[in-house]
Amino acid sequence: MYTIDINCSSPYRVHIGTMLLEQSGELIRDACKGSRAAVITDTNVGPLYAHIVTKSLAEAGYTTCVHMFEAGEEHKRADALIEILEFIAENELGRKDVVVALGGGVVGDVAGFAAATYMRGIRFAQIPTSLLAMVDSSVGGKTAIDLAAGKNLAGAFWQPSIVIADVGCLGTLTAEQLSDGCGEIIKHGVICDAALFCQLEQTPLTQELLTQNLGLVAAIIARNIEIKRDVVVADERESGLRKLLNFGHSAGHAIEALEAYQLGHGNCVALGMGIIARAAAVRGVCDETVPQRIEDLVRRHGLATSCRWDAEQIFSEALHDKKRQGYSIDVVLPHEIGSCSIETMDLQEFRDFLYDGLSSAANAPAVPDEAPADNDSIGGEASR
Ligand SMILES: NC(=O)c1ccc[n+]([C@@H]2O[C@H](COP(=O)([O-])OP(=O)(O)OC[C@H]3O[C@@H](n4cnc5c(N)ncnc54)[C@H](O)[C@@H]3O)[C@@H](O)[C@H]2O)c1
Ligand SMILES: O=C(O)C(=O)C[C@@H](O)[C@H](O)[C@H](O)COP(=O)(O)O
Ligand SMILES: [Zn+2]
Repeated sequence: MYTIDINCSSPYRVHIGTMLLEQSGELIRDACKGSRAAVITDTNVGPLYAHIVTKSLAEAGYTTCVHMFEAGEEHKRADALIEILEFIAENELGRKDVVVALGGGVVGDVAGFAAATYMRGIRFAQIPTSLLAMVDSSVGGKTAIDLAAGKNLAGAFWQPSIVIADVGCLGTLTAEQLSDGCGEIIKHGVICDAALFCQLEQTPLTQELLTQNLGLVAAIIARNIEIKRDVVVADERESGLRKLLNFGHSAGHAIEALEAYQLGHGNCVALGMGIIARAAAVRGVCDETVPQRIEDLVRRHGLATSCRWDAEQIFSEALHDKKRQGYSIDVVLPHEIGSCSIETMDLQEFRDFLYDGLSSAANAPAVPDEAPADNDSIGGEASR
């Protein structure tokens, strides 16, 4: 069991361990108070875990209600947000009550945005159930929905009051969903933790590791949350340092939109990191081994390393990026594994950069060399 305190403007604690869903009511009561709890989840996670969380909340004295929306990034939209807000209002949550986001990053982002706007902001608890949500999206307070123009274009900074990461939930992820979370873990390694990156090179985070050594997986999750904590506490509103967490995202978000949100966020970020690292090597910012090691590690985690979109298409989509300011854009460049910088480029330079990154990646294999053993979930059902 790990606890990590996030001492930002509105401090909270992250709990990482097993059998935490069963204790979630008590933990939420201590952190959030209130008397009503609205559990927001999706159609994959709700049937597996909502009953455990509502039972625990009821035992802790909460009146509960559950709202489930259709799973998938294509539902991280204004419709889902409004439905959640109407649901919370119908169930008469007041200013002291709590929204509980139970699911992956999509649920966390939309339910968090609903909590940020309902009655101008009420408390919310994050119960991340995907690897990606445990290592990244549940911590740091970015909430959002996608607009037609692009990813995460409407949202708010709104910190949760508690994060409860029950690693037992990872057992019902498919191999593909688990791999997707590894994209963000590899990102954390590249931006600031060479030791984490080397550890993954030696022992990839796969479904096999999950069944053989859940303790090691929990330790990796805790390390990732520490990395995110250090960045977020130093720069909560992304005026500088926090942009590092966006390594690979300008191209990644563009690819995600081009793929009509049918390719996972973590895989799109991995593709974005590969493109930027290749361009950085062409320009002499880093040596050739940096993109090679990133793409090898990405491939070993079952993620694709080449995309079907060209530089012009990615550039056009990336113009909606939040790090763009008029004719320039901030881009995170790797110098070596564990060290990156934030550079401001004019748009023409960024476009050339994408051309360099994609042309030097032209020979990369289209599919992972070592695909995960299968795409089924380990247990099929929650192992409780
Ligand atoms: N706010 C942030 O700081 C931040 C950071 C990173 C990513 N994100 C956002 O997070 C989203 C990606 O997160 P994600 O990969 O978790 O996506 P997701 O929420 O769509 O989850 C992926 C899939 O896994 C399913 N799932 C989740 N947990 C499960 C479990 N335990 N068992 C079975 N199925 C489960 C979901 O239903 C979904 O089908 C993107 O929208 C991305 O923009 C936000
Ligand atoms: O927490 C952050 O800051 C991040 O950038 C983490 C990213 O992994 C995440 O995908 C985030 O949602 C992207 O932020 P955005 O501001 O580019 O939408
Ligand atoms: Zn991300």
